[in-house]
Amino acid sequence: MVLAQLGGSISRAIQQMSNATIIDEKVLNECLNEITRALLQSDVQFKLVRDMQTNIKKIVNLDDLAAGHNKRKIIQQAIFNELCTILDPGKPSFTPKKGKASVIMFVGLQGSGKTTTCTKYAYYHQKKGWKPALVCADTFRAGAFDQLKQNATKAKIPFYGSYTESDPVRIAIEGVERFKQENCDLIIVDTSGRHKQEASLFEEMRQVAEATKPDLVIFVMDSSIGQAAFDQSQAFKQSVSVGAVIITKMDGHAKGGGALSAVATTKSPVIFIGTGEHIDEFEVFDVKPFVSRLLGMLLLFPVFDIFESGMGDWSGFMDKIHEVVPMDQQPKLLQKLSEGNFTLRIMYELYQNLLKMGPIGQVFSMLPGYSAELMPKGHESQAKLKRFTTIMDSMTNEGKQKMLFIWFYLLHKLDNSNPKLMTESRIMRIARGSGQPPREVMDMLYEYKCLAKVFWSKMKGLKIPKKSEMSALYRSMNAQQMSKVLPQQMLKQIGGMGGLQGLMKQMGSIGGSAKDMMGMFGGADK
Ligand SMILES: Nc1nc2c(ncn2[C@@H]2O[C@H](COP(=O)(O)OP(=O)(O)OP(=O)(O)O)[C@@H](O)[C@H]2O)c(=O)[nH]1
Repeated sequence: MVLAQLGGSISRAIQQMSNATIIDEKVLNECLNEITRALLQSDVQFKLVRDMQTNIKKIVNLDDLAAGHNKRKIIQQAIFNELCTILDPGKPSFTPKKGKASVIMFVGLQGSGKTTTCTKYAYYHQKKGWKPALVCADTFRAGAFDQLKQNATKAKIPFYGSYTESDPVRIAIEGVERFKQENCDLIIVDTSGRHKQEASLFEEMRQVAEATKPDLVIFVMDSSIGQAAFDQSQAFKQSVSVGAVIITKMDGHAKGGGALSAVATTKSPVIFIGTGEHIDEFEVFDVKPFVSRLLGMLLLFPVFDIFESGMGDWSGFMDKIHEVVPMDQQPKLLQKLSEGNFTLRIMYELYQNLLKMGPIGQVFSMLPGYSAELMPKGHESQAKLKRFTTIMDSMTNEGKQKMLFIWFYLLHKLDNSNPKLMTESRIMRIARGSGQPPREVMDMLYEYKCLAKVFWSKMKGLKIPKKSEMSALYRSMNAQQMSKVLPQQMLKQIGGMGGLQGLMKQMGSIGGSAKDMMGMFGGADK
């Protein structure tokens, strides 16, 4: 996975720093130098790396941090924030509205994956009920129109192009006009790939933009772009008003740092990433979960991701719930969350579900876009999860509620600046009860705090899906998803994946659904 090596090097540097008995200026500098080296080796632009180092040093002023502050966490958080800042310019991109015609123009270097990505983008929206259409304004590359036509036909997306017309501006205007008349709400214009030196092609791109007045220009960038990233992306930015970035080929093994530099140059948010050649190997990009995964920081990524994907994308959220939480527990969990009850107990139950699903590495690998390389310390994560649940086991219900109160208090009133409130005796008691060192208890609470914070900002007031929506969810399950929620014993009984697929086919032909099947086995929510 792209950037995996960088993520690994940074997490190792943080880990080494954490192992030091005292965190002083020397230890911090060593850690930052290590991170700098890793970023430069991954092709991140020098200026960006230098700025990042300066910013972290500004934020983490060791002299000003009173004893009792968790310096390790503060440094880790500063590094995390800086990486997020590189990837997130802080302004959202234009968001098209369903039912209202928007023109989206794709630009990028030759071979960056524009044509493939145009179709992926159209297909992604089509699945969500949009009416997309594709216009091939690439008259430069022989075969470009054929490629787009082939992709579009496969995905049943209307397209427009010409074998004879050589003027891309004319094709773009005609295509956009036609699809506006046909009430398409997402008109995607694919353009020729170009290189910084090709002035005439840049002029042509500018003219296409001028003629079609796109609502959004998406810069498509290959993640293996390397050191050339800065100059190339700047050339595009200067010619057209780039509003968003899609990074392709994230499934490869490129160093990927160039992509970070290019994002910083265009000052536009990354909205999707391409994770393979296939039409559905395409993911919405969220900065925080991505950087968390990169650094292996939140070992509870799936849980965190549930909350991160929260309000904005209901279907994404449901998918995640679906993957992590057993089917019969889903309605109860959603009910609790919608009431604003993100308790330690809920966190506990989520952890237990994760543990039941097998080795953490495998659980993670089920998640879209996740690469096992990102979790080199899978066993450690598993062990940590177990320790956390043991700690929570040693709390009484009352204790869990009290803990909850204290943490919300800290979160909202004091912003975690008064460690005295989190009484030492309470932590010591829990540590003794669970047989874990007090630091482990603090870590667990920190994890909880992160989740609760995201929860409060995103999940409160969540609309619970109606029964009919839940049924639709069950119906939409495929055999692979179903195999994850069925008990292993049962899966064996029906002949493994092959048997399950056959059974689901049969159920489908008689109008049955995954929900009916769960009902048949006595496991579904009815
Ligand atoms: N592995 C992988 N391959 C990809 C991805 N996106 C695109 N590709 C491949 O990259 C190659 C180039 O993709 P195209 O879509 O033709 O690129 P383009 O930017 O339209 O090319 P030009 O029109 O010449 O500029 C093709 O072989 C694609 O299958 C991705 O996310 N992962």
